[in-house]
Amino acid sequence: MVVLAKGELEQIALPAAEPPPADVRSVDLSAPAGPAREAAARALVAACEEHGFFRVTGHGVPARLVRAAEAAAAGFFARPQGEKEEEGPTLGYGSKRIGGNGDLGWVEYLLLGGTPAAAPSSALLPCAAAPSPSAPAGPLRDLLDEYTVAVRRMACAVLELMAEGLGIAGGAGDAVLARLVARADSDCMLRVNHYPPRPALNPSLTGFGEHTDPQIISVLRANGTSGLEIALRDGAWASVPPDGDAFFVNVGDTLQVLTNGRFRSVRHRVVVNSEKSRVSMVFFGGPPPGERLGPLPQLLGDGGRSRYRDFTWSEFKTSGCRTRLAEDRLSRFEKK
Ligand SMILES: O=C(O)CCC(=O)C(=O)O
Ligand SMILES: [Fe+2]
Repeated sequence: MVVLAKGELEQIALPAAEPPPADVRSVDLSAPAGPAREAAARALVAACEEHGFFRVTGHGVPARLVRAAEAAAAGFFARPQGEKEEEGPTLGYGSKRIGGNGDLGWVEYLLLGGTPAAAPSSALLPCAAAPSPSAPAGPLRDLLDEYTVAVRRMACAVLELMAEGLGIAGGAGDAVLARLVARADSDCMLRVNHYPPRPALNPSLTGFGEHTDPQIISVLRANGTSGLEIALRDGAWASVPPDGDAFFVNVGDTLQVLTNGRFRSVRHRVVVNSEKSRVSMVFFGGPPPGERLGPLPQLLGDGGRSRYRDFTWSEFKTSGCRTRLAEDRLSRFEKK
């Protein structure tokens, strides 16, 4: 349940128009080495340049794990509000408030550290409540941890294919992008969002307001329910048709910086206009806190100018924490 105070419903009410469907490219992660993999890597790079968003097939995450995690999460959200709030500190439960700066949505969520049983250091950013690290693991937590391990592995495989497509893969063991998400101290997390059906009389509500994700990549899936929309280059919104089996990947702010603006951190939002509830599970792949980030020298070319000044991931998060959801967090790191 999302309990809104007087006046809050009006803040998140939207007109009912659904935008046209986005032309989302598919990338087959299981393409065999050789021309098929090269084509997949090219498709991935093109999608990151065009939309900053693509669909992943051949991902290797077992369907039974996805279904079990999703069902367990839905079971949690169906429990009485008091019980959810009681368990809140152990699972990072929150409702309607996104971040600490007044953004509201028709959503309740769980927020877990991406390294199983570790406390996350950020929500969308680090300002939101973090679960207690000493929390005992329950069956839901165990399933979500197992899911996170599998999706994190996939995120690294996506980043390896991406490096190949960019021509910066280097030699074996030189995982220039994947290493940022694969390290034990990488700042990864899982967010499970539940968007209850829209209330009667309201054609459409903001579930999760427009924003870009701050990390390197986000790997997302939902229970075959529509609602996710992405902004195209011309600013128009396009809806993402639900997909029961594939995962979707967002380019995050940090990947836009690493590629010196070649890849686009995709603006996206969730609109609730359905009578069915939506459960989405989003893995955020972020770098270690002290990692220095800036455009990769391999992508600058000879005499190329860096569009961003270097920063650490901690610095970026601290600065982003002070912003509203929809704000452009990268502008303050752009070189004039
Ligand atoms: O729930 C979704 O489908 C997307 C949510 C989202 O964008 C986020 O949690 O950052
Ligand atoms: Fe997001």
